Amino acid sequence: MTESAQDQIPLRRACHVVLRLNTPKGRGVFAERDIVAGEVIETCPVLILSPEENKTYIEKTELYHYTYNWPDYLADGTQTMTQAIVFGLGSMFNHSNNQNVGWERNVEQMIITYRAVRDIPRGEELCISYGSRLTFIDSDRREATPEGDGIEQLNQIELDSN
Ligand SMILES: C[S@@+](CC[C@H](N)C(=O)[O-])C[C@H]1O[C@@H](n2cnc3c(N)ncnc32)[C@H](O)[C@@H]1O
Repeated sequence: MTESAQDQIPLRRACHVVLRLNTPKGRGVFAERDIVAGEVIETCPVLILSPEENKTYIEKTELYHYTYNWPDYLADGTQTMTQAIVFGLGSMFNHSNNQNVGWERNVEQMIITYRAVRDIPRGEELCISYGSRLTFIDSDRREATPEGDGIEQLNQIELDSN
């Protein structure tokens, strides 16, 4: 079987990142060397869930806190949102209001690409922004963050262009 270029997605991963255990945010991804703005941190395939399976199963599990919003289309073409599970490091990025990593969906290819949005010095944690309504206490903040409405906020990153 011959594959067209469209059927092959180059997967990229920055080698010099580490997963640290037992940080105040649980596990987290850290730079082991300086990373320059624009560098791809990781390309992650996603598994798209139907709204029904999300509601019936995933929302009742710990996995719910790892899903991203993903565009979905009704029979009449109206765009709505469902959830997707992101494989790889994409599920390990913690939240920061001062995020140094941005992400971009490719809906057709069912991947998310994560890039450094600024120069990141060695030793810094790589974080995305989950948005403003968090379902946990942000350990970066001194005072407690008001709890959200139960909807995970990974989708609300301002840098998301899709
Ligand atoms: C997508 S997971 C990130 C990886 C996670 N730390 C782990 O160990 O599996 C999201 C969860 O990480 C934790 N988390 C992420 N950002 C955080 C933050 N700023 N402060 C405290 N906990 C955070 C919360 O428990 C959240 O539900």
